[in-house]
Parts: sequence; structure tokens; C-alpha cells
Amino acid sequence: MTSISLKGVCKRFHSFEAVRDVSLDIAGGEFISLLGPSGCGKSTLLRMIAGLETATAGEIGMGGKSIQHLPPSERNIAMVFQNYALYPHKTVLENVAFPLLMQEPMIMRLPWLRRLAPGRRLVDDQIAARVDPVCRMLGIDHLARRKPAELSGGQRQRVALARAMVRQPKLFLMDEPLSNLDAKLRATTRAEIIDLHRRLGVTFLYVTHDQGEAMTMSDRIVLMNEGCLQQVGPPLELYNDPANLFVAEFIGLPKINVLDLRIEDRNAFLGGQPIRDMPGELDGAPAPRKGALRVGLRAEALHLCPVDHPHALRGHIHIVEHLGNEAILHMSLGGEDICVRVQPAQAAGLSPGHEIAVRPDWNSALLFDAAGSRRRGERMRAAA
Ligand SMILES: Nc1ncnc2c1ncn2[C@@H]1O[C@H](COP(=O)(O)OP(=O)(O)OP(=O)(O)O)[C@@H](O)[C@H]1O
Repeated sequence: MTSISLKGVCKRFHSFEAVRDVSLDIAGGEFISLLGPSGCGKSTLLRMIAGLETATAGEIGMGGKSIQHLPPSERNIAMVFQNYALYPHKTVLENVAFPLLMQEPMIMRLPWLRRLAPGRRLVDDQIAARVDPVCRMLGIDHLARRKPAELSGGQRQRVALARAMVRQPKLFLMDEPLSNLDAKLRATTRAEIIDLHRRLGVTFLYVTHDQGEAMTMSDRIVLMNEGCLQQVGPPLELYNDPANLFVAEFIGLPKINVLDLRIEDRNAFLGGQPIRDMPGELDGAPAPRKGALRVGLRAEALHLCPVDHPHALRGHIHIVEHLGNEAILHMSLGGEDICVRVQPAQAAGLSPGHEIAVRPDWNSALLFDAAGSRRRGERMRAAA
């Protein structure tokens, strides 16, 4: 199993810094998602590991050895792209066998010369011995004679995966491989990739901008923004313990509620409404006595309560989303739109325009300063 190490890796395109000082250690066999908004540098980082781009600075190692001097073909890495990059004129079988054929001498690669080549049958048998089990494993063996145009999106995706697998690479790099599939197919193919990773046991590096995909597939998520690492950790760590406001807002659906917290003369206001039940500690630190901060509360950290409750924060519903197993209430609170996750029974009878009230679960409140840095575990006498 192959580990990857990145030390101070940078990539500059003219004066633009696409990747800035990225250091990261990936253990052999891990499933890592590179997650972040469009243009944050995910693909560039992947392409540098594959050898398709050269790092401007820093070191890239694989299995404890530097690979920067190696051309892509010698890195033993398989890459699966968003557009599958299949050869349209070749059959499924020929597409899958192609990387193995390319490792053979020239005489074996040219169709009209191949017939004359000595040992052709042996090579064919050896290639078939590698291709057939992979096609069976991915359930595409019955499509062997079809051309890519005669396949569905999910089938094409599996052919691309099979072609990557036959080389028995040490590392799989995948760049948004599911983005051309519809929602249902994306869910099944996602499960297939997780299963594939479990069965092969090799290192997977998977680029996506879909936080749901990263949350469900990865051992660890690497979240990037503007070329920089924001946080690296298991999915639930990023959800429950985000390093900053960017991470808190990028991970989780619906997006975390972020409200202004203002404290003056021991009086606290959340989203402009007075709060009287704020505990002495917030987010692992003593609550501030004055100043302005931002409080992050996930949709499940707000609980419905009676409108006349002494600690209620009141607002009006503007959308009710019934999702079957739960409902999301969108309400306005002091001019800010927030989301509240409730049981379907709690949402029954609620509609836009209704006045409702919520109480925050202060134990799961996250605190950020005006610049978006997390204010956890610090002593905060004055935040202003
Ligand atoms: N060859 C290039 N020349 C100049 N700029 C480039 C080049 N390749 C990428 N960039 C820029 O570098 C930044 C990072 O691009 P990259 O493709 O790595 O982003 P990404 O996070 O993968 O985005 P997406 O999710 O949209 O694919 C972008 O601003 C892009 O325009």
C-alpha cells in the first residue's frame, strides 16, 4: 500500500498562485477526498501528483521516495477523469485492454502487424487473464463488444474504472468521476467506488466539489479554498469541529446557521433578539462579556419551543421543506434566514407566515470572530 507525502507544494500559473504551500501525508490504503469550491486548486494538486503538471516549489513523494523526476507513465498511478476519455472507435474490451497493450512491443500494438507477431497468442491470453476478471468484477463483461456510444453514462464510467484497474496501480486518482451521471446513478456508482476501494485496498485520491460525496466516501477530507488547505480530517470532525467559518459553511446540508452575537453590559443579543439563557461557557471557552462575534448553529441545534417561552427566539416561517424522514423549516430571525431541522410530525400544520420560536442548543454552538476564525478554547475577556 502506497503512502503519499506532499511538502510545501506550490503551483504558480504566471503570477497566479493556484496551489499554495500544501503539506499533507496520506497513509497507504486511505480514501481521501479533495474537496472545495470551483477553482480552489483541487485538480491542479491531483495533476501534480500524476505528473501532468510540475510543482513550482515543494516536494512530492510516493512510498517514501520522491517522484518528481518520474514521467507520468512511470509513477504507477491510474487516473479517472470526469469525461471518461474512452476511445470511441474501440470496443469496451479494447478500451480496457489498451493500457496493457501499450506496455507491449510496437509489433504487438499495430493491428496489421500483430497478426504476424510471434507469441501473439500468449500475449493475448495474458492480457485476457488480467482484463476478464476486472470486467466481471465491474459487471461489464456482457458489454465487451460494444462501443462507448452504445453504453449508458454509468456503464461508460465503469469501463473507465476497469481500464484504470487493469494496470494494478498503486494509487487511484479520480477527478470528479461522477459529475456526468444523474442523481440516482451517482448514488449507486458512489457505492460501487467505495466497495472497489475496500476490495482493492489501494490508496484513492478523489476530487469533488460535492460535500455530500466527500462526507459519505472518505476516510479523511482535505478541504481547500483559494489554493490553501483549510482543514484535513475525518468527515465528522469537519462537521462537528470545523477549523473556521469557511469549513463550517462548506460542510453540511442545509448550510450551518450563522448569527450575530452581540454582548453589551451583560446583555446578550442573538440575531438582534435578547437571550437570557446563554451559559457561562461557549464552544469550550468562557463566554465573552462584551463584543461582537458570530455564532454557528447547525439546523439540528435549534429546537422548536412555545412562542411564549421566556427564552424563545421568535420568527416567521417562509418555506417548509418536507423531505419525508424529516422537514426543514426556513424562518427569518432578526433579518437573517435560518434553517431548523424538525421531525415530520412537528412540521405538520406549519406553513409560510406562521410565527414559530426556537431555542439554541448552546452545547453545540460554534463561535467565530469577525474574520471567520474559530474562537474555541481561548480565554475571551473582550471580543471587541
Ligand atoms: N494551465 C493553466 N493556466 C492558468 N491558470 C490555470 C491553469 N490551470 C488551472 N488554472 C487556474 O488555477 C486555478 C485552480 O484550477 P483547478 O482546475 O485546480 O481548480 P479546481 O478546484 O479543480 O476547480 P473545478 O472544481 O472547477 O475543476 C483556477 O483559477 C484555474 O483557472
